[in-house]
Amino acid sequence: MIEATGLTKHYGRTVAVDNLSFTVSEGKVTGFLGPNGAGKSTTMRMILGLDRPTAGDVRIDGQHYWDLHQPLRTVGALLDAKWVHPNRSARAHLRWLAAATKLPKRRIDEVLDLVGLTAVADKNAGGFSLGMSQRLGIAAALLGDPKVLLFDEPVNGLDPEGILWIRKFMHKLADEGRTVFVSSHLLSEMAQTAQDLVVIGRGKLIHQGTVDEFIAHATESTVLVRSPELEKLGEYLLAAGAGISDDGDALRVSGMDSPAIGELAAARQITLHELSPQVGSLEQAFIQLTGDSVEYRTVETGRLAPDVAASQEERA
Ligand SMILES: Nc1ncnc2c1ncn2[C@@H]1O[C@H](COP(=O)(O)OP(=O)(O)OP(=O)(O)O)[C@@H](O)[C@H]1O
Repeated sequence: MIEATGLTKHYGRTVAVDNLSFTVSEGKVTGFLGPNGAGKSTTMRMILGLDRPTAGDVRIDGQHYWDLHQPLRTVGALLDAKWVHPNRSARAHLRWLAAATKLPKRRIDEVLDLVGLTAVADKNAGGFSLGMSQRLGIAAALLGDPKVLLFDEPVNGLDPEGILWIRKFMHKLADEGRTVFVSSHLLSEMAQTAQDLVVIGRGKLIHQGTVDEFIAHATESTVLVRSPELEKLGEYLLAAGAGISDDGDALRVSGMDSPAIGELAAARQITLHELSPQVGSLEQAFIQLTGDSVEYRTVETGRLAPDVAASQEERA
């Protein structure tokens, strides 16, 4: 289990991680989702004791990384797959790592087998494809048979086959009861890989919960409305608490569904020419959610009803 409490990291004036609290449970794949620059790598480095928090705290199974007796037996990480010496074979790399960290040699063949690299174990890692390098990085992370695993953007640049392999492998690790924490900037990828999500934007927590909850939240729909009395209708909608934005000769309405808009128009005897629910793309909605973690809806609607703003702030 990983527990972060009020975790904060400043680099000069840059607030990379801002008062972040979350929990990552064992037996599941938890996605760590946020756009580029959101603070994912910084958070992972703090979990691994590679960066000291400016404030707050993060613990692995109740302990700080630097207090762990044998860290690699507790937590394994894949941060950058390409750091292997290019003239070293996969086996030699793992042998060197095992010796440096006092892990048993017999584990080398086991992890090579686990990640499917046995056949190429004596070839120079410099000639490995990105997918093979990722496998070698995962083998290294597994050397100490740790209960907690961290992967930073493991599928970046991989072909579909490589992505599928990593996804299945993570599920296997989680099924063994391990804590698997994996970062990505792609919601579509995480939606297929993770059961739980920790979503951040600009270093702040936006959401912690199941993938389904987040997707329902992220794809919250708007309704496109056309009417010959658009201005009048807009005023009534705003008064009723909806958010509206101009969309050419139509209005885009948020915070109110089609039946409610139709009934409001009927009650005011306003003619409607169109009333169509719109569901945004998952990635678009995600970028919108994370781009501005508190007032993102004001960007879209221009005006935002106070109760909608309050509920969004609560959720953010
Ligand atoms: N060592 C550093 N010195 C100064 N600023 C840094 C340092 N490391 C990260 N930052 C800044 O902190 C913010 C968060 O960066 P971080 O790399 O943690 O984000 P990320 O979510 O992992 O993004 P990416 O996916 O692009 O790596 C960014 O604004 C980044 O420029």
